[in-house]
Amino acid sequence: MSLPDDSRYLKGGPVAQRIIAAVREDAAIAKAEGFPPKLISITVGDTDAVDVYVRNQRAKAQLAGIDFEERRFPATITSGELEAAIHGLNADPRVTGIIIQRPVPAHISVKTLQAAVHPLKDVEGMHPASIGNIVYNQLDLAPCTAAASVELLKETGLDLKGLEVVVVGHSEIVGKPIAFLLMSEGATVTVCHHLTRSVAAHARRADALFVAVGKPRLVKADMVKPGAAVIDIGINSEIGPDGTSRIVGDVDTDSVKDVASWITPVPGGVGPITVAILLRNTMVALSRQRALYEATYGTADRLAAE
Ligand SMILES: Nc1nc2c(c(=O)[nH]1)N[C@@H](CN(C=O)c1ccc(C(=O)N[C@@H](CCC(=O)O)C(=O)O)cc1)CN2
Repeated sequence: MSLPDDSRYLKGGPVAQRIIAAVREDAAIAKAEGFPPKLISITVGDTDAVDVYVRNQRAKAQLAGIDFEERRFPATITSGELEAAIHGLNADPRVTGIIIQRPVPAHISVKTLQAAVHPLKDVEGMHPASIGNIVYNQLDLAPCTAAASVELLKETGLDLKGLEVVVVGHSEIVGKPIAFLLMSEGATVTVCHHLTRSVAAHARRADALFVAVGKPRLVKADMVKPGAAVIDIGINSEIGPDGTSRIVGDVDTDSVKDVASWITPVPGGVGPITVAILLRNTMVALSRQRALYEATYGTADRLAAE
C-alpha cells in the first residue's frame, strides 16, 4: 500500500531501509569471517498478526543476509517441551539469536520462555537480565518494538530533553521499555494503564504520545494536543467494509492527522522498523558472542582459527 505524500506521516520504510543496509554490510563481513548470523523464530499456536510479523522478518532477514528459520509449535505444547527446545537452540553454535513471537497460549508463561533463552542469544532484550540493562542506560540491545517507536520519534527532530511524553499501555515488551528508553534520553514520561483515571486528560498534555494497547482506533482527535507527535504502535486485524482483513492501529489516524504535527501510519510506521531493529539486535548479539569467542580462542576470525 502506498502512503499519501504528506510530511505529517512519519513513515517507517526509509528508516528501516537505512538500518537494514547497515546490517547487510555487517552480516557480509561476519559471514566472510566464519560467523554467519542465524535467527530462529519460535511461534506457538496461530495468530494472524504474528504471521504478518514473521513473514516480514523472513523477507527482511533474507535482504540483510541473515539466515532465518521458523520453528512452529502447536498451541497444545507444554512449557517444559518448549523450554527443552530453547535449551537445544542455546547449545547450538550455529544459532545467533532466538525470538519468541508473542502472544503465546495462556497456559504458557512467556516470562519463563524468555528466561530460558540464553542472554547472549536474546535478540529482543527480554531476558530478565537483559531488560534490566535498560534501567542502567545500556541501550544497544532494547526490545524491538519499543526501540522502533523511539527511533521514529527521533525522526521528528524534537528535542527529547524535557519533552512531555505520555505512553498509553504498560506492557513489559512495549510500554515499560519505551518509558525507560525515553527517560534515558531526558524526557519526562507519564505511563497510563488500565487503572489510570483519565487517559484522555493525560494524553492531551503530551508533546509526544505513544499508544500501545491493542484497541483499534482508541485515540481520537480530542485526546491529542495540537502539534503533538503521535506514535501508533497498535497492530490490529480488522475486517473492512469489503469483507477483507486489514491492519489498523490504536489511533484514529483520519481524525488525529488534522490535529497532530506528526503521526505514524499503520501499516508502514513502527512495524517495518521493528523488524529492522530485530535484525540489528541479531548483529549486536553476534558481536557479543564473537567477543566471547575471541576471549576464549584468541581470535575473532573463526576461519583464520581453523
Ligand atoms: N516477540 C515479540 N512478539 C511481538 C512483538 C514484539 O515486539 N516481539 N510485537 C508485536 C508484533 N506484531 C504484532 O503482533 C507485529 C509487528 C510488526 C509487524 C509488521 O511488520 N508490520 C508491517 C507490515 C504490515 C503488513 O505487511 O501488512 C507494518 O506495520 O507496516 C506486524 C506485526 C506482537 N508480538
